[in-house]
Amino acid sequence: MTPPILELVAASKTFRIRNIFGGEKSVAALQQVSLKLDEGRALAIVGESGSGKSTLGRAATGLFPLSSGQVLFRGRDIATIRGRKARLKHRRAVQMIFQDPFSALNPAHTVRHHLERPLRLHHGLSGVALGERVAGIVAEAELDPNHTLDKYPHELSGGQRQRVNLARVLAVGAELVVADEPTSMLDVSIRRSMLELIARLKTQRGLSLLYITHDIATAHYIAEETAVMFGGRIVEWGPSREVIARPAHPYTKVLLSAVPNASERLDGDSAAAAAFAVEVARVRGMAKEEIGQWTEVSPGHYAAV
Ligand SMILES: Nc1ncnc2c1ncn2[C@@H]1O[C@H](COP(=O)(O)OP(=O)(O)OP(=O)(O)O)[C@@H](O)[C@H]1O
Repeated sequence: MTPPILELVAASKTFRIRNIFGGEKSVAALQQVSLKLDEGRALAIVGESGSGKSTLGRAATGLFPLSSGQVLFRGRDIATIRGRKARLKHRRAVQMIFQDPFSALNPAHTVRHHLERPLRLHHGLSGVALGERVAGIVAEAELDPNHTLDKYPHELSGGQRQRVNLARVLAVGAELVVADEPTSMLDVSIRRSMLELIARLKTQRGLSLLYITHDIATAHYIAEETAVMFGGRIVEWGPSREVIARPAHPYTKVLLSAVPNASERLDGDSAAAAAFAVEVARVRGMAKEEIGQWTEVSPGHYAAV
């Protein structure tokens, strides 16, 4: 049987933070998280700010060592990947897209450079073949080559920059993409089209996606399945539409009920954010120290209740 493209086995990460008086505090950002993602599928990781979503995403790419547990890529523990060649191969196969579309682009280089470089280095392309591949990738990312290829990142809109990031990920030859809030810094008017583009690329390219978002209500645009994070743990998991329609964990219910406007961030100053904070505090008060018993509430839909 083919192993999942990504598997986390009881993954935990504790950060130690030093305060200005020299004291130390531990933050358990990820606690015993286990999950599986099959090739060509997408899993949304949803939760409020600070619930551990980004830590999970970064752990999945191997950006830092875990405190305990394992991350397996195609069945292999990524902590055991040795040698420059093997490490580079893994780094190419697993790519991140960040919230800030500027962060992964080099301001000193044009879009053409960003796309040609990986195609030259990793795929050995040059000349006509290189030009054709760049044109193909630009078209896939729905960018107008005449108005983007010779531009620098600062000359593009936020939406165009995020499309360039997507195109770069395609040029590198990613197999698993960890997209960390890829639309939250974009104009509300273009978020939907960006999500649709990611969903389309996933289908056409057979990409596997870990889609990190605070926005539980729109996770189903991209992800067949949704996992809900609360306090560094996964508390509910199932088919995205099922989790939205029949949330079982108290935290998932709060997350859904407190989002009248699905595109709103829950850590802002709005009335919805304030209401959410009150409700979350209530749930947190109810939450037991230890995670509840995992229950299959409907086929394939599990909750720690
Ligand atoms: N490098 C780090 N050093 C210390 N603490 C960290 C680090 N990264 C994350 N944390 C802490 O771990 C917890 C989880 O953070 P994380 O960024 O994973 O949450 P998140 O759900 O992605 O939130 P956001 O949506 O705000 O990014 C937080 O308490 C955060 O302060």
